[in-house]
Amino acid sequence: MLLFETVREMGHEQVIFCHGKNPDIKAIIAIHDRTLGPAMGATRLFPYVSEEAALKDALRLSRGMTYKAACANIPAGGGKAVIIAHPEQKTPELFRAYGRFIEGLNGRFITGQDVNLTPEDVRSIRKETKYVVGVSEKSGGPAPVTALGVFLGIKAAVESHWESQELKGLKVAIQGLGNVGKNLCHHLHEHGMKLYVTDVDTAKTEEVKQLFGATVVSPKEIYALDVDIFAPCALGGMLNSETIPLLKAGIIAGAANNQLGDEQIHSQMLTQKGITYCPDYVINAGGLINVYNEMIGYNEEKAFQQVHNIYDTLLAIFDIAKQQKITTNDASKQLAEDRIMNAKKSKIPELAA
Ligand SMILES: NC(=O)c1ccc[n+]([C@@H]2O[C@H](COP(=O)([O-])OP(=O)(O)OC[C@H]3O[C@@H](n4cnc5c(N)ncnc54)[C@H](O)[C@@H]3O)[C@@H](O)[C@H]2O)c1
Ligand SMILES: N[C@@H](Cc1c[nH]c2ccccc12)C(=O)O
Repeated sequence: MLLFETVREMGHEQVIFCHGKNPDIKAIIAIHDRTLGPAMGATRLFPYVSEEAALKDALRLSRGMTYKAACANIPAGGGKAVIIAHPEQKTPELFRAYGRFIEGLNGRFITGQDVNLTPEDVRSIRKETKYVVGVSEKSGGPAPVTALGVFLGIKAAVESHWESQELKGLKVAIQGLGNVGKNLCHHLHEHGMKLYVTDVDTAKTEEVKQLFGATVVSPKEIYALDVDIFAPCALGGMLNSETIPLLKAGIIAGAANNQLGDEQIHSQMLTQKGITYCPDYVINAGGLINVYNEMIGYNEEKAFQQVHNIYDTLLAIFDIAKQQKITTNDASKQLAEDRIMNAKKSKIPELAA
């Protein structure tokens, strides 16, 4: 990998490699862009197959956070951190050592809980640094708010795709019934939608079947179901050259980050199939909105309004895509980059020239 070339092309400001011998720690913190505010991004722990895979994940996820904040109109920049480890290697000392790296960045990067971290792990990080958000119980945690944002995104997509406001009776396939997926099922069920669900954890599928009368299918079957909406709420990269040809849904609207295997190739494939794709970092911004508001002093009304804006932002993105005949992925990128450029111009007037 041509390191500096990749980082320059993706627009990153700084990439930090953290290591230590005792405790043994390998972590990468990627700070993408701080034009709109401090870089925010949760920390993920994962047994990556290679250091290159870890770096790629950090780079792509951090850029996604910049776009997420910009599209949600949150004065924050984008960052992300990955710790290269197996969940079995987790110790409080590991997280405390990691916390000291975060503290050393003096607030340029603000983090919290992501894949394979528990609230307990985040509390260990917090012993060493104040730059941690999203662990307070006050606001109910980010996942329910993310799920609400995804539900509002589904409403916007239905309105744009079928010119209809009727949700009742629509069939939705939900992939992944974790913190967000399960909460999303609740909203969909409440609005009379029919649920088809999968998870690698059968206890979760059984629970959702009991709670909402969902039909359970295997992880392989979920793509080809004859449904109206496909909601990826598990891991990234699920929309790729193998899975897209199987899809029958008219809309893709889910919480997972980095849903597209390759942003350009696979967003084009979806457009060619006539599928309305809700860009992941636009529809899943509820969690960021929630932790940001918690950080500045939680105001329920303000946070609620910002989450509801996801609906209008998506309608605007669908319009831009239709008018300019571009993918929704490119339309959302354009919206985010315009907002960042405008902020840069107001800080450095020469840029406006
Ligand atoms: N939690 C948030 O507020 C938030 C915000 C924005 C984005 N996201 C993203 O949304 C996704 C879900 O987040 P979460 O907090 O619910 O995570 P989670 O870990 O609670 O849930 C993920 C679920 O997916 C399941 N899963 C994993 N691989 C699968 C597969 N191949 N097929 C089916 N199920 C599979 C897991 O068993 C788990 O139940 C993640 O990609 C996350 O990065 C979450
Ligand atoms: N992980 C969430 C947002 C989030 C949760 N906790 C955080 C702590 C800090 C920064 C962001 C977060 C996302 O991908 O959008």
